[in-house]
Amino acid sequence: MKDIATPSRTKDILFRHGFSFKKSLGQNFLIDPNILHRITETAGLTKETGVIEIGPGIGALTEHLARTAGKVVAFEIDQRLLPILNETLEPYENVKVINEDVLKADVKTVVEQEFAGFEQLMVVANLPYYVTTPIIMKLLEDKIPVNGIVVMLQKEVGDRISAKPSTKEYGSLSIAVQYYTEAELAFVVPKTVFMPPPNVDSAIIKLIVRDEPAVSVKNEEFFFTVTRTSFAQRRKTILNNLVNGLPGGKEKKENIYAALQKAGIEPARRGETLSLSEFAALSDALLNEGVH
Ligand SMILES: C[S@@+](CC[C@H](N)C(=O)[O-])C[C@H]1O[C@@H](n2cnc3c(N)ncnc32)[C@H](O)[C@@H]1O
Repeated sequence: MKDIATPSRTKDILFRHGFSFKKSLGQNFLIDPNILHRITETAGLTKETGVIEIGPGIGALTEHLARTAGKVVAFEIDQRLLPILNETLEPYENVKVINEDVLKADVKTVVEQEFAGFEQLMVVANLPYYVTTPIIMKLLEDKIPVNGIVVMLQKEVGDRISAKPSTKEYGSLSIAVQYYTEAELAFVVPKTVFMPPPNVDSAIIKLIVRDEPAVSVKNEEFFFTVTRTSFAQRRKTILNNLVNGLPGGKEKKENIYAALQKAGIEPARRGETLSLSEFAALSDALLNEGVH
């Protein structure tokens, strides 16, 4: 079967439907079957896998997903793409398109209704870059029961998500995502595989969702408050960031100092040097010292 994702076929489809790209919706469509093949391979799909796609566009990735997975449910915000998707995905009976903003959609209920009985559930997508982080955090924080997430995103965001401590990319996003998943930057993608080409470099990231979070903490919300606060000013010490950033921090400077000591963390260190387990020990120690 002829692929949608060739430059000439994509141009023809867009021209026939009088479609013009909306930059504000992050519309950069894939026009290289080779990359699509590598994405589905990275996701390790089988006919027992259910797939949630976010932003099918004209269906370039969707058809590769439909060929390799058991069922695909795709959320597309742009109503103008529906007649195109009707045409391009016509040969595939295992695809359902939902015309909704994925950030507003009740994804959990959709999963319950559409994927009962599937052994594995994956999110696979070429994400709209203006909402990359909110989409990934919604999937993780809402605890959508997926086994993994394989998505195209800005390389710079992929580097931050997969960063290790003591690197300039490591920050609260690395911690938030690595708390829930094992993150790996799978491969970098050239701008030439998109129509139109995006302004930034792209990459595919693979997130394997953990059965249990990477570390156990007494209070998840406070753990994330502590990590965000610790990176508020990267040049400052962890002690200064916590004193200036935590609610009531200035009055509780001594308790913060004691918590750092109890967690075995030198107060003069910078947030970017702390591992996930050190942040977990620190947030629990702060709670024990009455800082929260
Ligand atoms: C980067 S394009 C990917 C298109 C297609 N999957 C491909 O690879 O060629 C992103 C797609 O996400 C859609 N989109 C943008 N914001 C969205 C949102 N909040 N919810 C669902 N879809 C969205 C856009 O309309 C566009 O079709």
